[in-house]
Amino acid sequence: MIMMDLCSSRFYLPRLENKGEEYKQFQFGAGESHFQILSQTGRHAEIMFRYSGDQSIIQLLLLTDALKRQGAEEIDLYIPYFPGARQDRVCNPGEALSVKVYADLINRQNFNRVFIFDPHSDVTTALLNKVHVVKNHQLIEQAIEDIGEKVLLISPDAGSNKKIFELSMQLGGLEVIRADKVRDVSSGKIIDTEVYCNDLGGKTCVIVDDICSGGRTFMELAKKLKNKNCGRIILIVSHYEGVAKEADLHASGIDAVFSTNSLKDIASSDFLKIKDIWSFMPFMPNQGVSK
Ligand SMILES: O=P(O)(O)OC[C@H]1O[C@@H](O)[C@H](O)[C@@H]1O
Repeated sequence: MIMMDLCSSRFYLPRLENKGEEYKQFQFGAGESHFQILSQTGRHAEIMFRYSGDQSIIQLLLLTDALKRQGAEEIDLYIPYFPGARQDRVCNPGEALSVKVYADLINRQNFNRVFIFDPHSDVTTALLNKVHVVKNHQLIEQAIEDIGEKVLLISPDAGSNKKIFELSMQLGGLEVIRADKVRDVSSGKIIDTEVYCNDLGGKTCVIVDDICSGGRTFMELAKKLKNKNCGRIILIVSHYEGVAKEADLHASGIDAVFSTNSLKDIASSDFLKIKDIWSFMPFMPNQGVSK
């Protein structure tokens, strides 16, 4: 008779605030990380990993190694923000292809499945083995429900068009307005933003993108949308670095931002509404409890 091993261990890295001691980690004086799991784990394990700088990657590798040494045969990795996803091509001579370096490291661990959330481009998906892409649809749907009005979807650049048209279909055919960044080809800097619509008719505009970093893309776009008679402007991004100043985003005309804590815990405010990334990842419900 074949016995099904339903016993599963789930580890959050970094640890969830309300979780007890499942593992010990510290750094030695020279800077190396140390990792120790504190009790026996199952054959199947899940790692819920939020990237928080390259040191956190080493911690992930150490946890993976520790799990394998305890007999874990199937390890699922949930890594909603995939590091290097935006560095998906070599733009200038001498640059590294960062996303491939991170993907190669992850592939070498032989994870059973790797779940990522709304990656910047298909390059990440192509490079990773056994990858499952979780789309941003549920996040956008929830945010639009919270907004509670009829909205226009704004695609901020050519790279977003494919994803946003699919999203629109999923949401029952919401109207999409395309925009584009105009760049100085020699420096790569954004010098202008085009919105392909003359009159937005006072409607609420929802800009959808994968990430907000410095926020320049969205501040420039918001100003242009204002000039084209938009109503409220809402920005929804899957990943939020927390680098852009909320005051600057607001001053540009953006009324609210929705995002997740895929990178770090950020407090929600009236302006910035952060949703829990784990609520969008497809867990097996019977595998929730550690050990
Ligand atoms: O304008 P910031 O926020 O710095 O950068 C975010 C933009 O840069 C792109 O890679 C992202 O897809 C997004 O469009």
